[in-house]
Amino acid sequence: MALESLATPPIHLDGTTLEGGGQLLRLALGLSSLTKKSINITNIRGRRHGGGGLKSQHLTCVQWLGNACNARISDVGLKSKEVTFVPGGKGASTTIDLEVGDVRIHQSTPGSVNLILQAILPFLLFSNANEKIRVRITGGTNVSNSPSYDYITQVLIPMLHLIGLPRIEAELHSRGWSQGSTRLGGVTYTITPVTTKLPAFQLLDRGSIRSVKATILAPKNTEQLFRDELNVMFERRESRIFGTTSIKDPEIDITFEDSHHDKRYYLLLVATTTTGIKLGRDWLYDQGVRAGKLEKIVPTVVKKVSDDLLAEVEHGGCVDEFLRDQLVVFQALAEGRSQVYGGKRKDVLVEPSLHAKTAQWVAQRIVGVEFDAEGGCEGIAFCPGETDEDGDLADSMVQLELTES
Ligand SMILES: Nc1ncnc2c1ncn2[C@@H]1O[C@H](COP(=O)(O)OP(=O)(O)OP(=O)(O)O)[C@@H](O)[C@H]1O
Repeated sequence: MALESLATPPIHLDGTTLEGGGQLLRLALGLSSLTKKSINITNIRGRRHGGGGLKSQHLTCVQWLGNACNARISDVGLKSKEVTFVPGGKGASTTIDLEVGDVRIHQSTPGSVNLILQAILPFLLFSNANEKIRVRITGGTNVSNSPSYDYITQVLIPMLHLIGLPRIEAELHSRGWSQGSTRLGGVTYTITPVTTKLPAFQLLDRGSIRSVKATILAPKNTEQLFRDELNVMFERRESRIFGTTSIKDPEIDITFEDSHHDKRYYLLLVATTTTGIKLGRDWLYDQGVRAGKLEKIVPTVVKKVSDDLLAEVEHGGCVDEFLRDQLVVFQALAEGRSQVYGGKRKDVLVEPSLHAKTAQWVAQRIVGVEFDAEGGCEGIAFCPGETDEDGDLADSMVQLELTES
């Protein structure tokens, strides 16, 4: 697509900025689809090894959101390093109405289901559809460096509900893995779109940790070892996790599911506080699994994940590192000043991660919001279905089904 043919030049985003990965692209597409501001992203995933460009998961997001908002999209394919995305204008032709309610997004590789959800969720929540939307996504449910299905259901979904969004329902059809032999899985998320602006939210009061849930997915013959290691860890670290005075008899819950593969080890620890906050840390083990080293894997996984959770607990903030970047888009869209306290280490505020800084930068570039050092931001009071300054949002919220073969 020739850029010269556009009446207003698109907002340019350099894909090497800050984290320079796929999240920059997903968030930019989501905000562009909602606000109908055209964007042009160059050097896509410019900070990633292997030359960057679109991988299958990212291309699926471009295509699906493009269809959903009737965007004109420059020629893109796998490995493309540039995209221009021009959301549809008033009267753009549409095929399937959002109210149909069923969306299927198929990937033929175990690209993360939940990174696709990350890209399309703001659009679906603020779509102005008046019925629930069921989104069935095929791909990986447990993929390294992305939110797992377990993190989404135990941390993201309850936290989105806590900030005032309708509860999302999740149904796991089967697990899809990036470890062991790669395997496709599937999840259906049922999303209830909001009907009004999202009021500003305050996540400032962490409260005390009242329970911790451990979710283990691993080969069946490691169950007892995992349970023993976790029990020892909880005993040793009880006072650091739960504090010494506040909570009597803290709850600890351990669940185990067979991962059906001797190379699939996953552990998620989620701490729940007295104010309903969820802090999660996990690891899908991604090191070598060799005979003679097997007995080291379980203690290594338990140590790493519990160290990471302790670090989240001890900063006293209301979000873990990952949730912080995933809430940025909702702060940007909310009405009024939303604050998210990220905690302190040695009396100094915990800096947002590079992913969180990237999300803040994208939101600033596309919708003009500014984040302060305390994690506060005055949102744009986005109203579902409301027209933007060009006057034509609602007309484009209709094309929904894209099934990649
Ligand atoms: N263990 C985890 N738990 C929860 N969320 C996670 C976890 N690891 C990564 N994430 C989230 O997944 C997203 C990853 O973004 P990133 O840009 O790295 O994505 P990507 O599409 O895999 O890109 P790339 O292949 O370019 O790295 C971020 O929003 C980050 O918070």
